Amino acid sequence: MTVAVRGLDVALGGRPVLRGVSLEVPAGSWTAVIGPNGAGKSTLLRAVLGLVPSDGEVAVAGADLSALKPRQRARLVAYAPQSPNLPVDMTVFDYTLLGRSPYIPHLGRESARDRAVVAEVLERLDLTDFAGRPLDHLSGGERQRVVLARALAQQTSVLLLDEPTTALDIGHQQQVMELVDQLRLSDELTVVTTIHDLTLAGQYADDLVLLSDGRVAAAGPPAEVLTRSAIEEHFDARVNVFPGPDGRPILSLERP
Ligand SMILES: Nc1ncnc2c1ncn2[C@@H]1O[C@H](COP(=O)(O)OP(=O)(O)OP(=O)(O)O)[C@@H](O)[C@H]1O
Repeated sequence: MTVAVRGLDVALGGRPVLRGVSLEVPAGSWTAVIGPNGAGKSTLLRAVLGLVPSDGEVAVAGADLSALKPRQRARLVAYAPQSPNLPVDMTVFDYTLLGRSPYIPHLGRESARDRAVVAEVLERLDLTDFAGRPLDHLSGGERQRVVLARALAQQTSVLLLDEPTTALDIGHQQQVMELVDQLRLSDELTVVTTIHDLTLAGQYADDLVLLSDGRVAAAGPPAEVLTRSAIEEHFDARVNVFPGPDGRPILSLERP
């Protein structure tokens, strides 16, 4: 399913946060939204979901998400927020099972299939051993994987991930990114993720969108967006950019 945003404006607290943002994410592709702190990346994901008021057009597979009922929307798009409010007493299994809510009838119970989907997602994210544990008995990285597990359990065609790897060690970063990539390829998932690790963004995404001060400053394949001059201009950072073995850019900080 294609995600299309055209001329999106968002104001929060009376201040413009997104200004004329447009992007198009073709079905089955992965776009990473990058940019400095406060650029508007999380707001963009929230606006796509219709969680913040906006002007402009947002369409997922041609549909306006804000016009859909939450249950219908949750069958189309899954969202893993950066810092969700977690019900601390809930177990990992039950929290992940919330991802199946759009498929469970009102006043009904989850089916054996719902439980099987949850068990499979937990297995793929290395969380099976934690299934019975309450959420406040987890480390930050374990909790982040559980938030992703809930989103994957929704089995939607579009996945919006807000900084899914910030708390993860390098092994779990690779595991999460590879898993999302596999799902993208096998199930034609459309993925939009915000991410601060620019090398990681460039390794996995088809396209990058660089947001700066609420506007799209650059967009396109990683090698076109991740240039030394763009990083200096928008992040105020001095970096060296090398082509990796597959031609995708690798960034390292330059010491003065
Ligand atoms: N409810 C709000 N009211 C007013 N301003 C807000 C509100 N929420 C966010 N902002 C502001 O909007 C801007 C964009 O915030 P957003 O969280 O989208 O940035 P971001 O690019 O995701 O940043 P980060 O990399 O730090 O996570 C920031 O300047 C932030 O202070």
